[in-house]
Amino acid sequence: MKYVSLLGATGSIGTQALQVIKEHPDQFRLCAISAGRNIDLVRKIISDFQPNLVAVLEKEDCERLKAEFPSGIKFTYGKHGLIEAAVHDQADIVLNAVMGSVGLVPTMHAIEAKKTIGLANKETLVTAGHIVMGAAKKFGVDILPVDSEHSAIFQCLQGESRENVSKLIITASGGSFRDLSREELKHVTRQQALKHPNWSMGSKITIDSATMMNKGLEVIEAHWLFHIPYENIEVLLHRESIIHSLVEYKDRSVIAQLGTPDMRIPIQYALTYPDRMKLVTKGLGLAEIGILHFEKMDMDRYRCLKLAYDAGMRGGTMPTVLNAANEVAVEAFLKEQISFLNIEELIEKALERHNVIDQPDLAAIEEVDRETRKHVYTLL
Ligand SMILES: NC(=O)C1=CN([C@@H]2O[C@H](COP(=O)(O)OP(=O)(O)OC[C@H]3O[C@@H](n4cnc5c(N)ncnc54)[C@H](OP(=O)(O)O)[C@@H]3O)[C@@H](O)[C@H]2O)C=CC1
Ligand SMILES: CC(=O)[C@@H](O)[C@H](O)COP(=O)(O)O
Ligand SMILES: [Mn+2]
Repeated sequence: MKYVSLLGATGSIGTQALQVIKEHPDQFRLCAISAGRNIDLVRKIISDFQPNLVAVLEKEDCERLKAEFPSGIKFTYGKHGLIEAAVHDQADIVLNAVMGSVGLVPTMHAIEAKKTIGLANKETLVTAGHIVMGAAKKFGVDILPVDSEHSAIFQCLQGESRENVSKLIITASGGSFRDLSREELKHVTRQQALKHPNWSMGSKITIDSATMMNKGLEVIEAHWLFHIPYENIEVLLHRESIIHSLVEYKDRSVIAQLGTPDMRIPIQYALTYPDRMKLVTKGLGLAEIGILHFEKMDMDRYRCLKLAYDAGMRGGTMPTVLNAANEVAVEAFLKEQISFLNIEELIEKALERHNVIDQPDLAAIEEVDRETRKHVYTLL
C-alpha cells in the first residue's frame, strides 16, 4: 500500500489524481490533503476518502470543517497547514498539485522529511530549481515529474545514460491563440483565452499556455529536472498534443512518448513508478488521427517563451522574477484588469529592472518573489 499526501486536491490535477487513487484502492490510500477555498469539494473528498489530515487556506473554513467532522481527522490551515500536509507521517509520496510558487516551501519540507515527490507544480522548480534539486540530492529523494512533457521525457530516459542525450524536444500545442497574429492578440478576451484546444486544465496554466509562458516554464523545469543545458532544449509546435515530448540521443536516434491527452496517465505513472498499472482510458488510435503536425517555434510571435529562455540562461533570481511577475499578470488578466498582451509587457518590465542575485538562498528567493509581486501590482 502506498500512502499519498495530495497538495491541491481540489484542482484539475488534484481531482484527476483522486480518480487514479479511487481506481486502485488496493494500491493507494489518501492520508492527507490540502486545498484552497473550494470547501464544498473538500467535504466531498473527506466523505469519499477519509484522509487523516486536511489543510485549507482560511482559518474560518478550518473551524467550520472541524465542527462538521468531529471524528479523528486533523484539520489545519494556512501556510503552516500546507507544510503539515507535506510532511505527514504516513505519506510515502507527496503529490504537489498546488498552483504557483506557494508550492515551494511545502516541497522543501517534504524533501527534508524524505518523502518522494510527485511534482505537477512546475513553478516550484522555475523559482528555485537549484535549491530544490540540491535538497533532493542531499536527502536522497526522487522528484518524479507529473507535467505531461516531463513525464514523457522521464519515460524516454528510462534505461539510458544522460551523457548520451544530445537534446530534449518539448512539444507545445500552441494554446488557444495559435492561429492568431500578434495584431489579433490585441483584442482577445479572457473567455477566448480559457478555451484550450486539447487539455482541460486550471485557469492559470490555460492562460500560460495561450501566452506560451507555460512552455517557457517547462523549459526551465526540464533544465533542472534532467540537468540539460538550455542550448540543448528545443520547443516544437505540435498541434495535436499526442507526442508529449522527445529525447534525441547522440547517435541521432529519437525516442518519443505518445498517448491521448489525459493527465491521469502521467499522474498514475508518478504514483506507480517504476511499475505501471492498468488505466481505464481511451487508447491511442493513430490510424484515426492519421496525420500529426510539427512546426518550428516562432520566438517573435511568442515573446514569453523568449523571456523565459533568457531568464533561465541568465539564472540566479531572474527565473524567480519571471515566475512571480507572470503569476501577478495572469491573475490580473483573469480579473480582466489588463489586456492579454499586457501580460508579457509586465513581465518584461519586471525583468528589466531586476538586479540579479546569483546563487540565491531560499530567503533571497522568497524576498525577490515578494518584492516582484509588490512592484508588478503597482504597474496594474
Ligand atoms: N491542469 C493540468 O492539466 C496541468 C497542471 N500542471 C501544473 O499543476 C499545478 C496545478 O495546476 P491545476 O491543477 O491546473 O490548477 P488548479 O487551479 O485547477 O488547482 C490548483 C490547486 O491549488 C490550490 N491552491 C491555489 N492557490 C492556493 C494557495 N495560495 N494556497 C494553497 N492552495 C492553493 C487550489 O485550491 P482551491 O481550488 O480549493 O482554491 C487547487 O486545489 C500548476 O503548477 C500547473 O502548472 C502541469 C501540467 C498539467
Ligand atoms: C497537460 C500539460 O502538461 C500542460 O502543461 C500542457 O502541456 C499545456 O499545453 P500547451 O502545450 O498548450 O502548453
Ligand atoms: Mn505540460
